[in-house]
Amino acid sequence: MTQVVVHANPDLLAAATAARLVTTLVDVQAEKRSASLVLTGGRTGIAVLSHLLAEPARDAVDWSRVDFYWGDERFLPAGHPDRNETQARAALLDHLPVHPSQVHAMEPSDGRFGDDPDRAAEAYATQLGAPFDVLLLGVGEEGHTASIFPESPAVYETERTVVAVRDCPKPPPTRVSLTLPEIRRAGEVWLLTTGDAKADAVGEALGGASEVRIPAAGAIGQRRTLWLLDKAAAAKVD
Ligand SMILES: O=C1O[C@H](COP(=O)(O)O)[C@@H](O)[C@H](O)[C@H]1O
Repeated sequence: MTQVVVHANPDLLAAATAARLVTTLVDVQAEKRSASLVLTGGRTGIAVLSHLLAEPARDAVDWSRVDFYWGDERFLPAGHPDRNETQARAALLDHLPVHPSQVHAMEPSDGRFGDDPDRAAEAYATQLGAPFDVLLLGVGEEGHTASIFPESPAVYETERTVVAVRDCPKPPPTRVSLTLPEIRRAGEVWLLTTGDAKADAVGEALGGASEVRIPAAGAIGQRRTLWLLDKAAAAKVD
C-alpha cells in the first residue's frame, strides 16, 4: 500500500513525522521484543529527529528496545559534521537512554577498514538480519534516495544488501548505502522530503518513473510505503 500525506510546511511535517514515529514504534514493541529503525540524513531527516527529542510522548517508546541503523552514510572520518551519524547523534541519539550496542553506524573513512568503502559496506552487511520495521529515507532533487543516485551502478544492484558508492554528484563523492533490494525488505518505508526543488522528483516517482531514472521510485515497503511531504514538494503529485 502506498500512501501520500501532505503537511502545510516543513516544520509541521517534521513534528507530525516525529509523533507518527512514536506511535509506530510503540505498536511494533507491543507486538515483539524490539524494534528496528533506519535513520536518514538530510535536512528533513535530521529535523524529524530534533522534533522527536522534543516530542512529549517520546518516552512512550522503550528506547532500550530499539536498534538504530542508517540507510546511507557519507564516507568521512568519525565525528565529521557531515556524517549522517554525527548529525543524528547530536539531534537525538546522544540524548536517549540507548546502549552503544543498539546504534549500528556505518564505518567511517578512518575506521577499522581505513579508507576502503567496499570493506565498510561488506562489514555493514554482516550487521543486517531480520527486515527492518521502519526505514526512513530522504529524496534528492534528482531523485536519489539513501545514496542510490540515478543511472549509477548502485541502482542496478540486485544481490548485495549494502554497497560502496563512488563519484556521487552530491558531495561527498564517496558513500556507503543500503541497496533497493534491502530497502524493499522493510515493513514500512517512509520517504520524507520538503521544498519545491524536490517537486519534480516526487511527481515523477509517484507518477511511475523507473527506479533507474528516479531511485526513490524503487523504495517500497512490504506493508506500507508512506510519502511524507510538505505542500511544495507535493506540487506535482497528481
Ligand atoms: O546526502 C543525503 O541527502 C539526502 C537528502 O537530503 P536533503 O537535505 O535534501 O533532505 C538524504 O536522504 C541522504 O541520507 C543523505 O546522505
